[in-house]
Amino acid sequence: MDGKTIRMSRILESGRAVIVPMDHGVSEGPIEGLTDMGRMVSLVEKGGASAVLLHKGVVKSLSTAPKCGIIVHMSAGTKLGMDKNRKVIVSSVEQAVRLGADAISVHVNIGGCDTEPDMLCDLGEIADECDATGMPLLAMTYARGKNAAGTPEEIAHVARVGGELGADIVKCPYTGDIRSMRLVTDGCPAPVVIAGGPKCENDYEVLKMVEDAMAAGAIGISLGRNIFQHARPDLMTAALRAVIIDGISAKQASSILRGYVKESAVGHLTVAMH
Ligand SMILES: CC(=O)[C@@H](O)[C@H](O)C[C@H](N)C(=O)O
Ligand SMILES: O=CC(=O)COP(=O)(O)O
Repeated sequence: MDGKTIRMSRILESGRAVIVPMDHGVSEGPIEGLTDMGRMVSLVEKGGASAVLLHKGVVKSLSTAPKCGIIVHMSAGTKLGMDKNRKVIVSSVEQAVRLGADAISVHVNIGGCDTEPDMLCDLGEIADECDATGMPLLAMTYARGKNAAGTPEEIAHVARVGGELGADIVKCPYTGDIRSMRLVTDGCPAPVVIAGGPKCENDYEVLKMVEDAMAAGAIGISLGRNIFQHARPDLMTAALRAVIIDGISAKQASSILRGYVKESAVGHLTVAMH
């Protein structure tokens, strides 16, 4: 077994991913849910997250080491910038190792940004460095920019780019239905996780989206706002985990959010099937 395989096992559970990204503070500022980062990390950990994804400064600021995996995000760009789709690299694999990272992530926007070639170049170089270091790499690949409409074909294309340039896991949005999502997972040489997008008022819709993504061959989620902006991030994480890892239906998992839960021996919340 090598270092990358060992680290990978720390961010996945049974080969599946319940990743909670909380890197939005750089692009968006201190948005709802991301003020007390230590509290949010412990809530999603309690709900059974397999990993949290954070910028280096947040990792440094934590007073308690997360028990779940840590993915250090290396890209930055802000909505206040000249081009909000431009991401630059703001850390290094070496720094991530110093911070105790189990994986790193890089965000690439493909679809008409002038600096797209630079972002592709960064992704390819960092993938090589990750291979040399035994560090798993998650690529967040988005079809964003003046040439991109976010169609399923574009999502499949940009996910493919992430896999071809060497990412170990590729993150992209859900395409909207199982058939078109299959194009993404079948067409990507790396396992795929889905992002969530803005907070949705209907929890069942989020759980159903994840159930369908799993049916389409995804290995899990990297879902941010629909978890950390939920009234109960711990229960939402537990419900998503039940769909992804325990394989229960979105409908059954909804019961977790209605309070049918118990504390499990391993410290996260599991479903009490009534
Ligand atoms: C706020 C968003 O639209 C998200 O999809 C972000 O782009 C996610 C991202 N990793 C970031 O904040 O940079
Ligand atoms: O880094 C951000 C993500 O991975 C996705 O976040 P979202 O809030 O689920 O879009």
